[in-house]
Amino acid sequence: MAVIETRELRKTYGKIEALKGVSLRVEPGQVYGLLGQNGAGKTTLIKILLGIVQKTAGDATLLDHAAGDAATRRRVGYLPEDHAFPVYHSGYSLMDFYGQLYGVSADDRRKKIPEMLEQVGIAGRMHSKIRTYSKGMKQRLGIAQAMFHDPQVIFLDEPTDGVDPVGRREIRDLMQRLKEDGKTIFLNSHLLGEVELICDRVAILQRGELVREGTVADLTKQVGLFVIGVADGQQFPADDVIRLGYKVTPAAGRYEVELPEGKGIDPVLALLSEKGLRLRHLVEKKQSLEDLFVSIVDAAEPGTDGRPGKGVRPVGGPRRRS
Ligand SMILES: Nc1ncnc2c1ncn2[C@@H]1O[C@H](COP(=O)(O)OP(=O)(O)OP(=O)(O)O)[C@@H](O)[C@H]1O
Repeated sequence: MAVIETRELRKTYGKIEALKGVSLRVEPGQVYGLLGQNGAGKTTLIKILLGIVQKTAGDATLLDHAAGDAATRRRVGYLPEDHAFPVYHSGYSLMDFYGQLYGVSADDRRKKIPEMLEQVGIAGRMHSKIRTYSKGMKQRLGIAQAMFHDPQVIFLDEPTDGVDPVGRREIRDLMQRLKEDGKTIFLNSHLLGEVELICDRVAILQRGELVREGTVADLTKQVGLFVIGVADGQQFPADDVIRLGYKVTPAAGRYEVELPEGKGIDPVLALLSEKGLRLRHLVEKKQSLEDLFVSIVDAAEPGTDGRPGKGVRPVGGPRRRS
C-alpha cells in the first residue's frame, strides 16, 4: 500500500495551472521531500491530499482512500506553513485544546502533553504564553500539535522556518525518531541541505510539473563523472586517457574523468593497471541537492542576459523545446 499516491493530478485556479499532471508515490515509513520554487504548486498538492482544496482532474489517494476522506484525516497530522496559534494560549493550554478536539480524555491529556512538549524540547516553557515564544518555539509547538494524535502520516510545511541551526538539528532528530517509529513524513522545505540530510526520496516541482523524482543518492549522482587519484609519487597518465576518448580535468591532486557516450570507466582502470599504477581514489562525483535544484531552475528560467532557459523535461514527459 502506498501512503500517498497521485496520478496525473491537475489543479487549475481560473487560468492558473497550479498542477499539470503530477504522478508520485510515497511508501510507508519514508521521509519524502517536496521541493520547488515559490509558486511551483507544493502547497496546492498538500492541500488536495488533505481535502482542503479540490483537484481539477487526475487521482490522489491518502492511506488508500480518496484524498479528502474525513475518516482518513484522523490518521494524518499537519503543520501548515505560516501557522498562527492564538497567542493568549500557553503551549500547554493549546495542546489541551487540540487534545479535546482529537477526543483525548482529560487523564490522557494530562499525561501526554508534557511528554509531547518534552519531545520537541519546550516542556520547560509549557506554561508561558505563546506570545512570549520565539519563532523556533512556535514551530516546535506546531510539530507537537501535528503529532499529538499519533498520526500515521505527518505533513510538515516548512517545519524549520525561522529555527536556528541547533533547533533545526533537534527537529531533524525528531523527524528521524518519528521515522524510526514507522511514521511517514511528507516534508515541504526550502532548506535543501536539510532535505538532503533527512529525506529518503525527493520530488522537484517546477511550475506545476514534476521534473525530478528519486532517492537523494540517485538525484545527486553526476552520472558519467569520476574522480580518480593514483598512489603518491605516481603520475596519472592524463594524455593516454584523453587518447582513449575521455575528457580529463586536473582537480586538487586528482583528476576528474568524464566518460564519453557509451563508454564505462573500466578501460581507464585497465590502462592504469597495465602501467602498473596503483589506484588510491575512485569515486563517482556527486553534486549537492542545491546544485541540482539551481541547475533545474537555471535551465527553466530565462537567464539574466535575457536568453530563454533551455527547458526542463518533466518526469515521464516529452522534452520541452526552448
Ligand atoms: N487560492 C488560489 N487562487 C488562485 N491561485 C492560487 C491559489 N492558491 C495558489 N494559487 C496559485 O497556484 C500556483 C501554485 O501555488 P502554491 O501555493 O501551490 O505554490 P507553492 O509551491 O506552495 O509556493 P510557496 O513556496 O511560495 O509556498 C501559484 O501560481 C499560485 O499563485
